[in-house]
This record gives sequence, structure tokens and C-alpha cells, in this order.
Amino acid sequence: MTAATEVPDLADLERRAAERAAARAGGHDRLSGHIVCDGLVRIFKTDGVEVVALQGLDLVVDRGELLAIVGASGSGKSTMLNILSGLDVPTAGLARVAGYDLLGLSAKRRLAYRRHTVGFVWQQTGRNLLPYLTARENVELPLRLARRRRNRARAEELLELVGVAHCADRRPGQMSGGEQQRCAVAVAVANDPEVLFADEPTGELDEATAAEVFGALRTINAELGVTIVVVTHDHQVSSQVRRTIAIRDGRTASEVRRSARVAEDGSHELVTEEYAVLDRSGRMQLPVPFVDALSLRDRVRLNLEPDHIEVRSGNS
Ligand SMILES: Nc1ncnc2c1ncn2[C@@H]1O[C@H](COP(=O)(O)OP(=O)(O)OP(=O)(O)O)[C@@H](O)[C@H]1O
Repeated sequence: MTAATEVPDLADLERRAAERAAARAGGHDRLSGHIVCDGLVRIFKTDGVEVVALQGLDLVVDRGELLAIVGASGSGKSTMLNILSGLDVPTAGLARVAGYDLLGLSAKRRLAYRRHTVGFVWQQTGRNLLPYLTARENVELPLRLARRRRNRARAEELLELVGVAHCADRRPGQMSGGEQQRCAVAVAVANDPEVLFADEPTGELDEATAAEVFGALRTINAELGVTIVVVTHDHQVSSQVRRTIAIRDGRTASEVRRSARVAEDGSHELVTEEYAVLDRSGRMQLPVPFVDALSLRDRVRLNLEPDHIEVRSGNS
């Protein structure tokens, strides 16, 4: 008689698969974010030519964070946002938002994800609001489609929250660009999404108006607890949020964090710290100003010191 081979149950298999995925991503902590991209790759093929738009992008955003992503034109920002918003599928890697694995979604789950889990604000106001509806009606529309109650009251609450209650009866053409974008924020969060993605929401606005739109995003983040990712090529944005991630050549390159600190005289000061991002293979990109300042080229000399690593020009 042969001994029966032990068959692992489904829960056990799932647990082991999760452990393996976590180990691949560098440990459990790295997979615990509300938004996780790990080794994200997107290759476009046109006329036999391959363009690698994302080449192993890593990103972890915690629940309730308000994060800005900056990068030069062509760095891969829109490609990443299209994947995270469920419009595009990556070639390889892991992309997960609010528990949805975006690589393996059926068409039905993808639609549910786009309808209920995420909200969007686009740069072009025409893509956010219907021109023949008033601000209130624009916010009411997604509520009505989702068959919610108290639509009018909820729409008015949201318009108030983003500071455009005075525009409730105006159509987009009767509102300024900043007012339209703040109204778009109210529309985007009408159905209580867990995550809000904004693609260049202040791209067509002047600095003061852009700050008002960021004010609205901060309020929504704080009052409704929505996780918000804002993509922009405006580096000034880091003064508006706590964490800014810079993307270069389809990879996460550096990160700027702002935090409040109590100074020696008891006053509060804002401290800005810049970090380079180290991927799990140990790769990092030196910031361009550092490379330029020392005219670093081709190769550099590294020395391991007890508490830091020294990088020197390889030509001296
Ligand atoms: N559908 C596509 N087909 C072929 N190549 C594409 C496609 N979409 C993007 N790319 C290429 O991928 C790279 C990244 O483009 P992407 O639009 O993500 O950059 P971006 O940082 O959003 O730029 P911008 O700030 O100008 O919008 C670029 O080289 C771009 O030409």
C-alpha cells in the first residue's frame, strides 16, 4: 500500500503564493500599501519598434496618503497612471490598488474597479465636466447613476467642501478654470472612491489658482480619507504635499519628504529632505544636479565608510 500524497488545501496554497509574492517584492511590508507597483514594465510596440515606457517601476502608497509624482515629459507618468486607473495593462510586474490585482482583472471586475474604487481628475476640464449641466448637476450625475439617495444634499456638501458652493447653479462655461477643476474634484469623489488619480489637474492654471486646487485636494484627502495620487511635471508641487516621487526613464528615481519640526526656539518649521530610491537589486539613480555639479561621467569610485557610502569621480 502506498502512502497517500498530502494535498495542500486552497487556503494553504493561497498563503504560500502570497508569501512567495511578498518575498519577491522584498518582504511583507512592501506589499502592504494601498497602491503597490513592483517591477512594473510596459513596452509599447509600434511598426516593429519597441518603446520601454516603464522599466521596473516600484511604488508604494499608504492608505490615506496625498502623493505627487513628478517627471519630465516622456518619463512614463501617463503610462503609469493609465495602468493604475485600469485603462491599460502592464507587460510585466505587479500593480495592485485597494486589493485589486490590475494584471489579472476580468472585464467585469475592471469595470467595477473603475466605477466604484477609483475616481479621476484630468487636465482638460472638458473631460471632467458636462458643459450643459450646472456644477450641482455634474456632481449629482454619478450619484444618480449609482442610485444613491440625498443626491442634491450630497452634491452641495461636496461643492462646499472644495470651496465652490457659490458655483452650484453655474455651468462650466460660467466658471473659472480653477473653479471647474475644484468642481471636477467634487464629481470625482461623489461615489466615495478609495483612491483619486489626478493627471496634471493644474496644468492649465496659474500658480495661485493651482494652489487653490491643491487646497481642495488636501481637504478631500483629510476630510474623506481618500488616497490621492497627483501626476504633474511641475516640480513646484512638492511644496503642496508631504511626499513627492520623481520618475526618470520609467523608474522611480528620488523622493522628497516634507515634515513639520519644532525648532530650538519653539517655533514650527517645515523640513524638506530628499532621498534617492534604492530598488531591491540595490540600484539607485544619482540626482541630475549632483551628477552635473561634479561632472560625473561613465563610472564613479565608491568607498564604503562605517556609516555612509562615498561616491567620487572615476576620472580623478
Ligand atoms: N501608446 C503608445 N505607443 C507607443 N509609445 C508610447 C505610447 N504611450 C507612451 N509611449 C512612449 O512611452 C514613453 C513614456 O510616455 P508617457 O506618456 O508615459 O510619458 P509622460 O511622462 O506622461 O510624458 P508627458 O508629461 O509628456 O505626458 C514615451 O517615450 C512615449 O513616447
